[in-house]
Amino acid sequence: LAVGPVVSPPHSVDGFVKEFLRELNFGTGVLLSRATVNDQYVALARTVAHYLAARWLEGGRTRREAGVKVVGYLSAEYLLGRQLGNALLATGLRDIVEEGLESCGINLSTLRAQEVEPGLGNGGLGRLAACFIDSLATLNVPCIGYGIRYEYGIFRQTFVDGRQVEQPDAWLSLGSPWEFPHPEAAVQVDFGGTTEEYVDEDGTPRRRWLPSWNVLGVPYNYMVPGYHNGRVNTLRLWSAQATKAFDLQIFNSGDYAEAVRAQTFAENISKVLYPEDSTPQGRELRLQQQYFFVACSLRDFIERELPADFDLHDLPERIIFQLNDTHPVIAVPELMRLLVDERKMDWDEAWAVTQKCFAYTCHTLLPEALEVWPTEMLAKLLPRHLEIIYQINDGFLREVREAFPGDEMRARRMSIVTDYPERAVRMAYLATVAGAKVNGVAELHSQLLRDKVLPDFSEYWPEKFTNVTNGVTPRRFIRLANWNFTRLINETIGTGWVTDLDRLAELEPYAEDPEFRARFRQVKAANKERLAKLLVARDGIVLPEGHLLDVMVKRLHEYKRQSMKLLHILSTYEQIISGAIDPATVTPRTFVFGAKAAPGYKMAKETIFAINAVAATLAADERTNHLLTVAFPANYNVTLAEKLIPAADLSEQISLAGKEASGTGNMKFALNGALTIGTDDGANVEIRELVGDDNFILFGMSEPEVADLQARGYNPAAVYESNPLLKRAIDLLASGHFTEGNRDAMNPLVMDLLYNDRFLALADFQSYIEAQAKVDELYADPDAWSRKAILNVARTGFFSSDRSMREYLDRIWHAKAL
Ligand SMILES: CCc1ccc([C@H](C)CC(=O)N[C@@H]2O[C@H](CO)[C@@H](O)[C@H](O)[C@H]2O)cc1
Repeated sequence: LAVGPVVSPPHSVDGFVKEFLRELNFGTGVLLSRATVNDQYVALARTVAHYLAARWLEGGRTRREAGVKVVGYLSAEYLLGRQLGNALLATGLRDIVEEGLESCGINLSTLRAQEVEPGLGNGGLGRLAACFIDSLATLNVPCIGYGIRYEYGIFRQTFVDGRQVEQPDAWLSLGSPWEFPHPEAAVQVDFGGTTEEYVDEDGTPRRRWLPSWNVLGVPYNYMVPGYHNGRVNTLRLWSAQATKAFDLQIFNSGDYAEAVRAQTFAENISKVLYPEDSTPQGRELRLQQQYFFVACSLRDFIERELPADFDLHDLPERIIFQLNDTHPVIAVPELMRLLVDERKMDWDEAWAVTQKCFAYTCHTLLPEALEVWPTEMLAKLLPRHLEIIYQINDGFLREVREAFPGDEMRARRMSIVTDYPERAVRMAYLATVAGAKVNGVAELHSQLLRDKVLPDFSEYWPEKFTNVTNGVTPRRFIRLANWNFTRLINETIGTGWVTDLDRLAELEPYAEDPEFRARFRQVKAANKERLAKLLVARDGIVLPEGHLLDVMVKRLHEYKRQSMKLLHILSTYEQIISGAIDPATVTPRTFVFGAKAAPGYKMAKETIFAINAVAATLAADERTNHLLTVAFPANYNVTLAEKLIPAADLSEQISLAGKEASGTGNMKFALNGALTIGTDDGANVEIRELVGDDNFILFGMSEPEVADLQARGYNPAAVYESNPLLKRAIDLLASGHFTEGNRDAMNPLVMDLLYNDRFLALADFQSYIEAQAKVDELYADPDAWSRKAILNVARTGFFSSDRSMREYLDRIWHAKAL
């Protein structure tokens, strides 16, 4: 039977309706008349997937046949957001589907609201991975994203008495119509055991691993559609299952729990995402997760994407694996094990291949976020990999000693294996030694990587270090999230910007056009109204009209300084209630927070409690609640970001200089016409350089000034004593005013600010509130404000993740579009 190419269903209302009803009846197995909203949503998702599947399958075939170089993106996190809207956008099916559903008496936006977003990430790193794979598909670059199909994603955040309470994220409970499981392609992953020397059939002494237990990795494929280009790449997420799910003998012996113990034990590996986004807990299960998805991915690519007779010496011509931070770095010894132990390749040849197959992106500057794994744990879980890491390190240190004879301190500093505070493997060092390239995610970050985090390595391999400033996908974060603005841009400069964001520059002249500025303000007002409707329905939060929307949304972390934002609010409030300032001179503001704290991060949770306590008090205070409102919708995620960002006037990017690697929220706000108040940190520096000092509200110490102050010694209590405004704000916080008179409730936060303040919030406070006064001044002239906001949009096309991908392709991956 000559089977031709797979064809997608007809792009017509009738064609769609036929496909949808067939899926509803035969796929979901319900009648239209009895279908629940979830039934309708699942059937719709499946139907849209059919339209994509044709290109997906054909794309996979051509990719394999063409033998082109593929980008393998290895990431422990993907913060994808809802899929339906993006799939409708990519396929151009939106209007057909809306009309088709209408004819069935179904409302498309009702079904879109039914989708649970896959929260398979913590924050910046996970969302960046999602933006990157979207851009690679839109740029027609063959890419496979590899990761973990966590059964439970990032926890659902609720507030109880103002305190964060985590709920499990059972995102799969209502079905998962976007995934395609392939149990037949399961991969066995080994763990534990020992290693031994042996002599193989041709008399060569070799080492081998004798693992003691194993699990199965089952791949679930997700489609990653390109925008209007017919390309559909693959995101392959691995789920752990027991090799031997059920032990009947044990069951028959009546020990039912024991009979399924292997199953539960195995499943634990992909059970839940670790909710930390900066301080690794060093749990063995986390290492199991990392090795699990890496081992599945490498074997999957080598055995299923390459011809059976492929010579692995040529592997670098077919794949480049990007290591998304240190989380997948165990892939380096795993590839060496596959090449040397299984494929009997010579060590040096295998090492040469390995060094061409990996590149490493670092996403942090916090020393505590750089993962190190105790050799004791590695010896227990991955004994052969530890041996290989030692051998890699020996070879590397031999080189270093030759290059710097007698400089034993340098060799000790650069060793992948450290003995202090315990014997452990520094994964960032392993990634740097093995990677063809090492990059930071913003100019300042990459410079600090060279100068402060990996100075010995950048001195030894200057050409290995580079920078690729982050970006965001304009499809989701402008075209999809901000339809009101999209329409205005399309009417003004056409639609080309969606895949060529530099074209936003064509908006520059319209910043001088009063009529365009007025329409821009209408767009912002409409987005605020839409947000207000959502927040009252979602959280019972009432957004006052006509307020400056001052938005700070990101993970809760002390270096991001949500506490300093709170001090600004407290200071303004204190001055009003104390009569220090005339309320009539105050710019009415609503401060919107969105932030999850890692469950074990105490000070972050104290800050959330403080923000909610202040919010409640301000809401009840007749003297101020028409002027100052604090809104803290719970469970900040991609879906809420899509509604919040287009409505914002002011974007808070106030981290301590030298701490935020890049930030990507900052880019999304600028591209949606918000002004940024920020420090010279991460990508803020590049945003300010592009939009111009007049259109960016800069404040605070620069990174060198921070380093200088820390070197000189910093005493936050002295700053508190010397700044009356700051003193009154902190005293009010400590007074019990926000906690029914309970003066102890705020102690942890107040004491930390006064006697620790690791991220210098008090030191930057004065500069910050002066900058905020400038914001009030600027906002007093809405037309001037709009002009600056429009210039921000026109000048930030650079921050497209398409541009980031082009840089990776040219300077790191040396791969190209099909
Ligand atoms: C092991 C615990 C852990 C988990 C996640 C991470 C991530 C690297 C943290 C993260 O998301 N970093 C953010 O990455 C973004 C994308 O590059 C940057 O824009 C942010 O500045 C950076 O904080 C570190 C440590």
